[in-house]
Amino acid sequence: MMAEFTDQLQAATSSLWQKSQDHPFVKELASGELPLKKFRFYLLQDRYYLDEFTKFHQLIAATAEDQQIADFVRARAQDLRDTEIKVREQFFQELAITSEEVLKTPIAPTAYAYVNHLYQSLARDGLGAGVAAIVPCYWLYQEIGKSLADTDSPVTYYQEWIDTYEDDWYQVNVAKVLALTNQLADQATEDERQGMRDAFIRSSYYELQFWQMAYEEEGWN
Ligand SMILES: Cc1ncc(C[n+]2csc(CCO)c2C)c(N)n1
Repeated sequence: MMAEFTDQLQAATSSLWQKSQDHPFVKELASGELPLKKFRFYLLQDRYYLDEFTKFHQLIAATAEDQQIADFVRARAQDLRDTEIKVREQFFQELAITSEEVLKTPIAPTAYAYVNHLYQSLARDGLGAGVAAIVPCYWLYQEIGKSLADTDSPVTYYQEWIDTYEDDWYQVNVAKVLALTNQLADQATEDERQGMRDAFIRSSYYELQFWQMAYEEEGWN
């Protein structure tokens, strides 16, 4: 049997993914050495990312002609609001991140570019590419969650972050997102499959850059 499309995607990005796993931001989350200031920076930028990521699900759903696909993607957007975004609201309270601080925080270049890339993938290369663009977000965090499963970060906030990606419901959703990606790849032309690969690789690159952005507290200077 031929390897599934998502296996090919994973093979194509293994070194980028390894660099995310090995990034000092991730390592120091686990060890507890990450300065809280950098974690706050990550949360503030990720708030923008998650908002847009949720809206992007709605846009994919509106684009999909297949009702089952539309319903599935809408359900993932609802999950996001019920889980990921809720957990973040809790973090914001715990770390005393006020709505004022949120408002005055400029979107950093990498967060901006990653979000633009999502919209661009869908607009230029279609539904398959739009879906392929969201996959690394689900899948890479699952992999990082797995590799940190035995970690007990001495910083409670960091351990709470790690725990977000170990939940069972989350594992089930990742499997469904991968199944959808393979389904779309099966129905796609070779050009469309190339668009899907490009979108996946670019998102994997931006996932890596997202850690770096937070680690260096990236600005526009
Ligand atoms: C830059 C960035 N990439 C991935 C995630 C993780 N994530 C965001 S939404 C979602 C799906 C369901 O929770 C997952 C796994 C993040 N937070 N920020």
